Amino acid sequence: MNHPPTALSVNLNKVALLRNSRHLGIPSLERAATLCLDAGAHGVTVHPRPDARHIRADDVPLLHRLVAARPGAEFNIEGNPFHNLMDFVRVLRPHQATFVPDSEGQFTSDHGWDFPADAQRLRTVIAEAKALGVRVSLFMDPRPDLMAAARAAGADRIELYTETYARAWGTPRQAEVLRGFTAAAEAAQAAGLGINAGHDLNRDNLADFLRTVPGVREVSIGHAFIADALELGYAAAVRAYRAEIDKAFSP
Ligand SMILES: CC(=O)[C@@H](O)[C@H](O)COP(=O)(O)O
Ligand SMILES: NCC(=O)COP(=O)(O)O
Repeated sequence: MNHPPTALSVNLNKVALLRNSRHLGIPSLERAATLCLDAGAHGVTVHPRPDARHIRADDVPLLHRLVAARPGAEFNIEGNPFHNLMDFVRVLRPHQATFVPDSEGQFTSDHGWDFPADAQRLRTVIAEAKALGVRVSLFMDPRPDLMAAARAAGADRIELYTETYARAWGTPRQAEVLRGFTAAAEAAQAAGLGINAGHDLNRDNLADFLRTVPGVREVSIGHAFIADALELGYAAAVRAYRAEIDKAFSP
């Protein structure tokens, strides 16, 4: 699979949220993953929260098996390594684990890791995941001053938490906020970290982010993507988001 400069990983949390509202098993997570990958998504992301509000424990191995059967496609599992995430990492050895410092009942992810406070305990679980052959990404606020510490803890990549960008997009603060993300990305690159990005990215704001912030290897997009897929269908939504990625890298 020839990845573009930035891979699209579709987060299926919200398909699971709708599925859980009845005992009928629809909409199917497997169908969603299959249709998105068939249409050109480069991977699938899930965030099995401890309260199982959307992705449930038995969804994870099913989706992992489906994605692992696709040459070049990646399975990214997100969560707090000090809650339930490491059990999945140990058993499944996903392509990537994204460590997110969420509390158990948190409404949604809304902050990154704190350094130096989290460094020692993160170092241990990062080392365990990497020893299993799993790439580790740390969910981070766009703080240039924290990137060296994230690398020193052993992370392979960071995921820039992009909600502040999404809120600023289309306002007079957009350029200023993008400068902050660019500084954070440059600091991450200087530290030897790969760069992912996610949270509240959408079809409108994606291209501006990718054409400005350097080196983004993967975007994981769920809430807005699934909202678009309800209107367009999964395949057309994948094509629309890939078109936005391509637009960002077109002269
Ligand atoms: C870490 C992050 O920003 C998202 O990937 C997260 O998975 C969103 O979780 P919800 O879908 O539960 O809001
Ligand atoms: N890591 C971000 C993600 O997987 C999806 O976040 P969102 O697009 O649902 O906000």
